[in-house]
Amino acid sequence: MSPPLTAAKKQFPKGFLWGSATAAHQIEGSPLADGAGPSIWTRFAHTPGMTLNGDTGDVACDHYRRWKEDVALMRELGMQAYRFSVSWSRILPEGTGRVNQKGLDFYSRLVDELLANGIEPLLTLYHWDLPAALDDRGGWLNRDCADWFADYGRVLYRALDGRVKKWVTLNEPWVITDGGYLHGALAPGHRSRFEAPIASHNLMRSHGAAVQAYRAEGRHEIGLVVNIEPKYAASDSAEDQAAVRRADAYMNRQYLDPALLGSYPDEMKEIFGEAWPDWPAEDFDLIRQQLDFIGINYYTRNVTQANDSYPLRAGPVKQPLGTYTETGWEVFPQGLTDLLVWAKDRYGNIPTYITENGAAFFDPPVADTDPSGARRIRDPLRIDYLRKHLSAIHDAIAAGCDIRGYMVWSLLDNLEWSLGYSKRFGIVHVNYGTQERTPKDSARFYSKVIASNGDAL
Ligand SMILES: OC[C@H]1NNC[C@@H](O)[C@@H]1O
Ligand SMILES: [Ca+2]
Repeated sequence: MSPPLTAAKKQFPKGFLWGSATAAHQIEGSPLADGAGPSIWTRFAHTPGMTLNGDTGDVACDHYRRWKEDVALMRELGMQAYRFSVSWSRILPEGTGRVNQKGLDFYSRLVDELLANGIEPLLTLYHWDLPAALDDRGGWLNRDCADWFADYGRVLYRALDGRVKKWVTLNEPWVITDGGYLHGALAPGHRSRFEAPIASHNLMRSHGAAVQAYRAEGRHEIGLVVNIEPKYAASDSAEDQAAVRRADAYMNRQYLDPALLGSYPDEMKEIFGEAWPDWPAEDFDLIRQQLDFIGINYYTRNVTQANDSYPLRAGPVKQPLGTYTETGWEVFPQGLTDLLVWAKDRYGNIPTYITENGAAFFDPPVADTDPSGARRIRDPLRIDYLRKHLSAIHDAIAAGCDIRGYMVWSLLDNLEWSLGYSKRFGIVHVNYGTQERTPKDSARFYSKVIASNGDAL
């Protein structure tokens, strides 16, 4: 349980961990440098028509070369932590077998620089960039992926555990599956209701195998990061109630239930019908592993109604009085409080980090200068978004939720996958032409929140 909160202001618990989040393919660039192998995203983005404007991760924020200045920027902003991901194919260019020491060295240097600047690393093993060589062997559709993933994790545990004390196996298995295997908007771009359950189940088996490997090697903490989108019925009709249950099962319970409770929601069979296999019982002994924490990524909610969409037969209803971000997501802070209380009640108040939260708004494309001559990028909508969602977390903590930290998405404007560079989530602006970083007003706001442990809200 978190220590009691002072009612006075928005004081967060002592020791609350304030940081930011990024992901390898979205910021690093140099995807094939120093012996790295291609990933499914280098392949997908170079396939004509797959990304907006044909944008690729070839340069991105050039973080692979500017990592030292970016850590200095985190230090200047007063960050206490930094959540990042490792690109599997830098470590194992063919996905298994030979280790690429130069790839390992990049992350080892990054971790040392973070620690030297008093910033705690949170390392995500997999944030969507599967080695292309493994996709050629079936990728997440091949049950061997659990061994491939555990072997990859083991290489990193042996190299970094102790300097890294908070590990994450997967980022958002729902997005990987729904985007990469059902609807095809994300790499590897498959569209199959038969493949999606298999990929999803194998992702969770791989999660379990990586946690088991960590328990044999590691001496610190490991968890799973999921994106949760609370579903609210558009009406109290029986159809809409049933639609909400399916949507909630498909996006929210499909991952935490097997990981923490050892079984899938019943609605999965209803959703996928003949395409939902009868899984071997022993798979759940692998999937369900003791976790030290979970990470929740929150962006928005869905008001959900029954429709003839496939295979869910449920979909979102636009809210006429709602405020929407550039990615078309409703700004709904209450949804964060609601889902955190829901997760506490359903999964037994497991220590929880908000491992992503943020918004893409249209920011002024260039900085102006204030009377002091300081360059500014004014992003009041993002400040409002962050203020409201941090307050929503404070409410959840007051309701008894064991929330340990918050990683804003994102430190930098970066590659928003198939949407290319068109959506800016950063609290720091990136000029992709010059690679110049400019903290936005939201970064200055966030620095004050961190320094006051929430009081500045
Ligand atoms: O869409 C914003 C973010 N959502 N979670 C996963 C990240 O990779 C995305 O950029
Ligand atoms: Ca998402």
